[in-house]
Amino acid sequence: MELRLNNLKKSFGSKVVLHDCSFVFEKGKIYGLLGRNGAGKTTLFNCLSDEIQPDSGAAMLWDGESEREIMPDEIGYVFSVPVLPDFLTGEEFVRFFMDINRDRIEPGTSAEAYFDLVQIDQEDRKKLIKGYSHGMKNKLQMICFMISRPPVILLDEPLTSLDVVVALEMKRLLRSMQKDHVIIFSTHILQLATDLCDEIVILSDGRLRQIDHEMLKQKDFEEQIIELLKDEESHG
Ligand SMILES: Nc1ncnc2c1ncn2[C@@H]1O[C@H](COP(=O)(O)OP(=O)(O)OP(=O)(O)O)[C@@H](O)[C@H]1O
Repeated sequence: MELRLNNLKKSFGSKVVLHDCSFVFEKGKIYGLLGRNGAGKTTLFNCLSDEIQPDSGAAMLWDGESEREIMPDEIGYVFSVPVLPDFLTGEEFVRFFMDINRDRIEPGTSAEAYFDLVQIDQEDRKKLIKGYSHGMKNKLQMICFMISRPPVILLDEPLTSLDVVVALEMKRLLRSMQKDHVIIFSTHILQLATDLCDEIVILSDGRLRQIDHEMLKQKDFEEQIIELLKDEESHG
């Protein structure tokens, strides 16, 4: 399976944000999306997840035989600030989410098994989501994707505000899920991208380009990436 972006373009008024984004993301890989403030990372995610309409171009899903436009429910989007129903307990929410996705989950899978996987403890499962920390809300969103299993998972700056332990747990979770999904996450932290991601993709001048693996092996790769990111300023 591949997510194929074909000539995506998006402008706001006279500001061209996505110039001509074409790229192929493969299943089984975690992609780190790097770009400077205002480069258009969130705009790209919003176009993919149907939050906003691109001006032209399309996001397609290739299943190995044919290509078709991706449907909104095939994209899981983890917002930097998670959006969840505050008035339910974690357990109520997960049971509800399992119920509406009952045709997608393996029979016999329990809500407890999901909580165990993401390490939300017994006591917290019974608390209102309103009282959950940011990291716990992120974990709940990950449970949603384990249940609904969208082929593409987008994470907008997911780990930046998590403590070291939760960030490590989330990394472990992403690694355990990666083989069945295309996972793309945006980050400003170069170290995180090189540490967790299989590929690094740069968004600058409204275009996407993949960083060559050879470059990542070079001693001065950080400087090279910074130069590539700076390019936007000199051209844009
Ligand atoms: N709804 C909108 N209306 C007008 N301009 C917008 C809108 N959404 C985004 N923009 C502009 O598009 C550009 C890209 O913004 P976007 O939020 O996608 O960048 P980003 O790479 O996610 O930035 P950051 O890393 O700072 O979060 C910015 O100049 C922003 O002001």
